[in-house]
Amino acid sequence: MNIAVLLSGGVDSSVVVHLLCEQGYRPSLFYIKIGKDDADYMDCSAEEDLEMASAVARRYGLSLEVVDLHREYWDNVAAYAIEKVRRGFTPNPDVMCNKLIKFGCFEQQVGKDFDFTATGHYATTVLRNGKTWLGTALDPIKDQTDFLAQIDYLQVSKLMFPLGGLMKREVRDIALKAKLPSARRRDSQGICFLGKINYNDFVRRFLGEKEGRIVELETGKILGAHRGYWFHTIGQRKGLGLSGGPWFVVRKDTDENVIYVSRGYDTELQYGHEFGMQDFHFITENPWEGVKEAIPVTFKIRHTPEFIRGKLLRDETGCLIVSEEKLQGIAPGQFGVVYDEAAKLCIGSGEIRYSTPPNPQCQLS
Ligand SMILES: Nc1ncnc2c1ncn2[C@@H]1O[C@H](COP(=O)(O)OP(=O)(O)OP(=O)(O)O)[C@@H](O)[C@H]1O
Repeated sequence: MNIAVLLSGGVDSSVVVHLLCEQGYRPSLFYIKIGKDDADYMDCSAEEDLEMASAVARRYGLSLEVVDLHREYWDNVAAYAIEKVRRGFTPNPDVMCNKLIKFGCFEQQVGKDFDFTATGHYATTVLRNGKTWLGTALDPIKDQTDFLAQIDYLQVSKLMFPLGGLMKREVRDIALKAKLPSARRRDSQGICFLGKINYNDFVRRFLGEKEGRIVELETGKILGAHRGYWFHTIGQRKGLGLSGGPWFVVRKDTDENVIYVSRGYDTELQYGHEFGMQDFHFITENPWEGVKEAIPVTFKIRHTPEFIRGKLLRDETGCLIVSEEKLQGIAPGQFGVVYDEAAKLCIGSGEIRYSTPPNPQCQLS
């Protein structure tokens, strides 16, 4: 069996190489280069990543190839992220990077010549009714299926996630015992390149700064100033520079460049119970084809370990989730990721389109 491994130089994908070699495979290793060497918002971790990846390849006597997907990344993922931010939405570049780059362009250029592509993502593949489904990982804290929820059937059926049945500490133990060069490297924060750079610097470079007002939603009182609505996201608490909080961003007026905030953990204004999703995408297939009633599911609206219980409904405009508990910071642009009731299978995802927070008492100007 011909296996391509996506090797980042981090501990997870290094352990993937180790495990596959232990099982007798001789995978080919690929490092994807995305950043430009001279970009000022780059940090130097990419160089270190490649050095680590090379050390792992040497250690196992395997070939390592660098695949330059810089152009593809900027034309697709970065352009998508900037466009969403410009329109006041909260993009999810990690989701798009998986769909379009790691399992998109890479597959078209390289992966197509292999039987499987293996990565260090915390996820599983599950065979059910003769089809491959995306399954959640054993380690709920590390589960990354929400980042994979836009991949399609061809992609999921060619993927291998050798770490899906392991806890993160077990992975680290394996790396330490095997004395892998990357064994002590710290975990990366985001999956994709945009997660490794200073996000505000990146956004500033493309959208600049434009001062606007920060207004208390309930009273209309001006509390301070911000440097552009694109630096802020619904549900955000930190980085507002306001005293007497906690303050949360609950609404954005992109035409007027106004950020509306609300104070306190218990304010109803920062919560919603339902949200709609557009262009809902099923990874394998729609397991509820023909079902008219509300479907009990679990779901996530951001990268957290908890799966929230709710009901999935369909209407003429798309899918709607009604949650059993109140949801903080429903951010349009992010993905609503839907799982089966037992949170074992990741069924698919759709972009959050709107939320229905309670109406504020005051009239918004
Ligand atoms: N630059 C890259 N080149 C090749 N593969 C990559 C690259 N970045 C990430 N990957 C693949 O995507 C997987 C998930 O990426 P993520 O950034 O979440 O890393 P991680 O969970 O910290 O894993 P690792 O410890 O391997 O970096 C990695 O395990 C690896 O297989």
